[in-house]
Amino acid sequence: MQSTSEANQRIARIAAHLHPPSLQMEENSGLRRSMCRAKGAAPGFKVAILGAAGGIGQPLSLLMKMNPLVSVLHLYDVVNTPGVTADVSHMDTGAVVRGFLGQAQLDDALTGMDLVIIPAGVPRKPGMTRDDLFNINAGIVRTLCEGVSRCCPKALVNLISNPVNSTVPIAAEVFKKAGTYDPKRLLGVTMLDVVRANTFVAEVLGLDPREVDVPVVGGHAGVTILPLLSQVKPPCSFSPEEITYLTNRIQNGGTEVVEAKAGSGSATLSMAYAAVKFADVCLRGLRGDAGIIECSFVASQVTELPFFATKVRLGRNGAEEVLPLGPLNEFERAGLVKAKKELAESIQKGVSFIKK
Ligand SMILES: NC(=O)c1ccc[n+]([C@@H]2O[C@H](COP(=O)([O-])OP(=O)(O)OC[C@H]3O[C@@H](n4cnc5c(N)ncnc54)[C@H](O)[C@@H]3O)[C@@H](O)[C@H]2O)c1
Ligand SMILES: O=C(O)C[C@H](O)C(=O)O
Repeated sequence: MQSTSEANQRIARIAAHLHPPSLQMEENSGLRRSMCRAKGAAPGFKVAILGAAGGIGQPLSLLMKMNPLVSVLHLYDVVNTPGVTADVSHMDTGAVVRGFLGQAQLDDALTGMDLVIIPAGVPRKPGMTRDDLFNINAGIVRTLCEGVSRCCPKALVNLISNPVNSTVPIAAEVFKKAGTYDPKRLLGVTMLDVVRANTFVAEVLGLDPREVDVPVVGGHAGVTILPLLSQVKPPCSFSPEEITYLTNRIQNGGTEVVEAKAGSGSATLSMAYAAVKFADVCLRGLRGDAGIIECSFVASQVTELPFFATKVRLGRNGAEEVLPLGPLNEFERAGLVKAKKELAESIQKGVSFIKK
């Protein structure tokens, strides 16, 4: 008769054969996952988070595990994914969670994904601009996007890593080089600017922020963040002082958090909230829901620049329509000129990083 330890060894050998190495970290001692009666993931979307162990990545993983549209959640990072995966996987929500650690497991993390969310990379410290992150984050984004091209070229990509104004053009060039570029599927995440704008405008107007909708266009850094206060819903008017206050506060919201965190990083919790809000509209678009509109930094013909953030209509293929700016007042037209000047340089810097 077979001893218990022989039987366990046999089960372990079978499990190792059935699962690629990246999945073995979900196998604990005792009753193995492969022996459980679960039939696999329920219908839904497969989502990967790259940079899942970071300040944004951890709460983002938690919130995506709660999203009923997600059936499979892959958590990838170069450190600490076993712990984050074990922790998040105990939540009694539908998504099946799998962890992947280090570059050798990047391809397993990405294969078959419908949506890839990328918050990997270093954050700012006080005194830094987002562009100061370029030297480190550009290479990280390139490597991860090469993985997307290899393993899930049809996936939507939500790019969070800063400087977004340059990392989105970097991703586009990587995809072009690999022959997999679909401009509709690459979306720079500027949702936090909208979330902040809704909050600050609601404070000024004495409204519930959930009732407020502020379009924020341009890009995601300083003067490139251009709130269109003339297009706020519900329709309202502001004094010149309110316009100056709100525009400055929205443009400097990131710096406000960086300074308050005093060296320990930048926005993580509000960013995870914003990232999930944006991922959710992308998934609802993929599902075929109609009339889904959000702001995002995408390939665009709205201005002469190749990338620009405006409202986009999300559908089964990603950003299916890039909506026009709408009527701007004089203050916003002046802001647009400044935004475009800085954006043009940041975009070019990203493109040259891959083309050089
Ligand atoms: N778009 C936005 O609105 C917005 C808002 C906030 C922060 N950010 C940016 O998001 C990025 C992450 O911020 P954070 O606070 O989570 O930083 P963090 O340092 O806490 O986490 C980053 C994570 O990325 C991981 N990482 C590093 N290199 C990697 C690689 N090659 N592959 C996979 N993972 C890798 C790290 O191990 C870490 O876990 C920063 O660039 C930050 O500026 C953007
Ligand atoms: O400000 C930062 O560096 C992080 C992020 O871009 C933000 O807007 O909070």
